[in-house]
Amino acid sequence: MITFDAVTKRYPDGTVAVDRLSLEAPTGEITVLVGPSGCGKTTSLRMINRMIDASEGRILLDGEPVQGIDPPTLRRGIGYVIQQAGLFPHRKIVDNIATVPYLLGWDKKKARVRAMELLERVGLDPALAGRYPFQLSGGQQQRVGVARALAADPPVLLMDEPFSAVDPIVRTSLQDELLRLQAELNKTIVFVTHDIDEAIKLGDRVAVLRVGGTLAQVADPKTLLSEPADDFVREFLGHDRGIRRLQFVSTEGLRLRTDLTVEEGAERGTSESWQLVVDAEGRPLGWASGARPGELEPYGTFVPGRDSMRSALDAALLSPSGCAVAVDEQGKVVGVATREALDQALAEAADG
Ligand SMILES: Nc1ncnc2c1ncn2[C@@H]1O[C@H](COP(=O)(O)OP(=O)(O)OP(=O)(O)O)[C@@H](O)[C@H]1O
Repeated sequence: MITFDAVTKRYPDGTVAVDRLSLEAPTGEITVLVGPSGCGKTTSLRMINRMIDASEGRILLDGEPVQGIDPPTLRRGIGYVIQQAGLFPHRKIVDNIATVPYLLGWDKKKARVRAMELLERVGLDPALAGRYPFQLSGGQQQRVGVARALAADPPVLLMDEPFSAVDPIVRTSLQDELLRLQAELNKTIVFVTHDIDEAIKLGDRVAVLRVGGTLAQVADPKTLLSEPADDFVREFLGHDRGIRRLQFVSTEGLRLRTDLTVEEGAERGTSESWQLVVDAEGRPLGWASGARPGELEPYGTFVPGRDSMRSALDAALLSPSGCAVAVDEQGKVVGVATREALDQALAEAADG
């Protein structure tokens, strides 16, 4: 666990970048530092591996003050990933990833085997190993940056806006990849971002900092969205806080109707109400209404229990029927959540 104990950083020109910060980043979890530009996120992160030294207070790594550990020893156990990956331009990808193992004096062959293993682990084609960084896309370079930080299997990973230089689609896939990796690796990760959506998606805990380097609130994402500590946090979370909260509301108990589906080719009747047409395997084909015979209208799906109420609501909004189609992991229909059922679940979520 990483502990900030009343840590202050005052730069030589008098700027107080971090002001009596007390915070814990528990072992095996992702702690996100988020806040507006200049609130001291990077400074806080760099004090952990002593790229910057604290002016006052202590930072403890599993109870031991980092100030007492010499920086090379300290950094051996701490991977560091930065924006735009920061790869060495004249080294091949495989050698970039093996940087730390080489520094640690690993046998060259062993280091390269490890690098190849990591290349695959972060979702990259092993054929990229012999290329140079400029021959990779921004997203690929960022993955290499993550692989490089993981090379010596450090228990701690510091990530400073690692995904902010790539486009939103690549960014989403990098975030998903990080969560997948973390589920396997259980590193202690401190992640800096200015993007609250990224913080909420990735963080087990989210620390919101304000300019002047003080802590506004630290909480799990769900609590942050439902109980912002003050106006600053509320404003920082943005206006669609209510909708985003729904991503933490389960669809487990959502009432589903099974009498609204009809197999393709079966008699549909002329009723004006909506019926969901499914194929012989039970997969959805579209919504049909007696008012528009022969036409199939779009639908949206969610997997009950796995997907959140936000997904269920989104699925309902995608369809003119206003109902969300519940499917299993194989995409077969298990039922339909009507507006009434969704309303009831939303009312319960608002109460709870
Ligand atoms: N070497 C330095 N000397 C003086 N002031 C500095 C120095 N480095 C950073 N600062 C100041 O400290 C404050 C915090 O900077 P820091 O880079 O930690 O913020 P940040 O939250 O990471 O910002 P951003 O999101 O813009 O990267 C800012 O006011 C910055 O101008």
